[in-house]
Amino acid sequence: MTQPTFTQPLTGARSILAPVKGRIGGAIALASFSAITGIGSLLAVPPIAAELLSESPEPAVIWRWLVIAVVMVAIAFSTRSLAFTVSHLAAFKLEVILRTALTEHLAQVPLGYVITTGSGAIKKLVQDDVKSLHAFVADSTPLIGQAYTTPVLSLVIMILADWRLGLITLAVLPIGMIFIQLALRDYGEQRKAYDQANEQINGVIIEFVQGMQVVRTFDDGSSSFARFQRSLDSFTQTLREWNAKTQLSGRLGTLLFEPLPTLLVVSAAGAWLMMQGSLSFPRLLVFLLIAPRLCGAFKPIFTLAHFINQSNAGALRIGAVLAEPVLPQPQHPQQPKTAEITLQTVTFTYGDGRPALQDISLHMPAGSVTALVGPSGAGKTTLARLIPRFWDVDGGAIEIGGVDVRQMTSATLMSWVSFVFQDTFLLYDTIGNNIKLGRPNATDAEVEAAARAAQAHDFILALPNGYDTIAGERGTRLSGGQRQRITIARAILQDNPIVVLDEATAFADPENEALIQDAIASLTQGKTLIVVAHRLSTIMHADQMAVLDQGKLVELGKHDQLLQSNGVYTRLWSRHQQAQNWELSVRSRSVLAARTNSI
Ligand SMILES: Nc1ncnc2c1ncn2[C@@H]1O[C@H](COP(=O)(O)OP(=O)(O)OP(=O)(O)O)[C@@H](O)[C@H]1O
Repeated sequence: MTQPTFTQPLTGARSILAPVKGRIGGAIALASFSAITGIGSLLAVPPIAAELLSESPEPAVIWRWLVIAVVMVAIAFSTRSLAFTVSHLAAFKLEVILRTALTEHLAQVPLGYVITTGSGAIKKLVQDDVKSLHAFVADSTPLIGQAYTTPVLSLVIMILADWRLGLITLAVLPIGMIFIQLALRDYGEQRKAYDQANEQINGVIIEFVQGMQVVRTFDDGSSSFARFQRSLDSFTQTLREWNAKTQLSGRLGTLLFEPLPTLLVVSAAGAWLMMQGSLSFPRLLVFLLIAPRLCGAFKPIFTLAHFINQSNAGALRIGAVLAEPVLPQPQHPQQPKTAEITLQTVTFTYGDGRPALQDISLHMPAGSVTALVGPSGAGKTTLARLIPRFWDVDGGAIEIGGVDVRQMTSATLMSWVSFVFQDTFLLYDTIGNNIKLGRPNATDAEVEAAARAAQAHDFILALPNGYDTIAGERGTRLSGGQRQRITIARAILQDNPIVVLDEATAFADPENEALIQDAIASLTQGKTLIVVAHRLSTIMHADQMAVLDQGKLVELGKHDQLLQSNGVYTRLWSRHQQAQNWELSVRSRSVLAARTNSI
């Protein structure tokens, strides 16, 4: 596979395009050559006119110029199409290089970075930003060659043909430029306002669609629709203001870059000079043929500026991801001997500078169950994610079997720690292969045994193609609880000595919950288990509860001991019990209501 060759820090389109700069240069050179020969072919016309206007036209001379014109046109066309072939090849090569570099890099950065960035943003980067750079290289780079060569060459030719008429022709352009500049004044601010309004409207649309289920429960959608309407109004207002400011000058500017105004000026001034006897018709013909080219050549420059800005923004985003430091790998990797976990004065801070965990010291013996409990935002998930090295600690150390997790290769760590988180992920592949992800060389019998232990075998068999059913395909909608049991089966098959479990709360209908609890019991038997507990009743029998509050370990002990200490855990427990009572009373009320209705 092609290796990315970025030799400089990636600070924009120029550095991102560096690996294909040779091909881009080739495409630009070919397109410039095509522009030169295209203009050259036009220059064969005035000598033909001169010959035709002479007293005794020589057919041989006319034919010779005609042949030259045809050959030049043929060269112009073929080099132009060659330029596009080269630019498309460069674009494909760049796409492969960028996608490879991004996926290889994303596989090495801390998993936490990937989670925090979000799959939507990563998809946008790997798909859309790369695609927009592809489109820029493929379609715009030859135009750059053309857009700059044509005006320069046209100018030189016109000045050489007749400097007076050349200057008169040129006079139209600065006037057009002034109008364009007027239209573009405050472009940055206007663009920002437009982007903000656009972003707001996008957000509201997403909220409107995603939250429809919730919104409709509370109103008929009219209040969220009103929010959408307000954003739409503000968006149209921004557009209207922008348009009003730039409409006249923009139109006049672009009009002056149309061939017609220049042709009119050239014709009038040229006719006057001819009447003065200081300009020949063939020379005027040079202007009539070249001037429209000169004007037409400026237009793509304005469009190109927009493309360059857009691809530069995408390139900056790609560069920022590629500059993200990778998870350091040890020079002398070590293997842990036991599955005990020790946290030594662990401190960790997310990017915002506020410590999420402070000075946490905790020992989890091999084969024990430790429940991480605490109020929302206390740091439970963060702590659980530091064990499989989603991020590296900022202070202190996390050790498995006496070895700092930073001294293990990622492969070693992953062979010691399994994690089952709430946001389950299934590949677009068969259910069997999704389970096998835990151990790719497992036999079908082992996969089935894992699925049985995870309470997943029965519902898998009921699917249209059993274990060969593609997860996520139309018609195979798996419930959250079923998806979670598949990921538990995956972890059972992996059979790692340590399991980190973010207890599910989302799919807690009684039947699913009981099945998930059974599945978890099979997964965690004889393992060192760290469980992020949201429902205290499920982890009452844990060997130890580590109670976190505002990033600190405030209590440690068994359920009964902690209840006696009358601290944070006691408060959490009484709140949990209140919630359970409330849940019970709601359930019994709905059962009662159902019974009453059926009578
Ligand atoms: N990716 C992130 N970037 C920045 N801050 C984060 C990130 N994830 C969590 N935090 C912050 O770190 C703190 C601890 O969060 P964490 O999710 O670990 O708490 P928790 O105890 O698991 O909460 P919950 O029970 O609500 O899931 C919170 O203040 C949270 O806002």
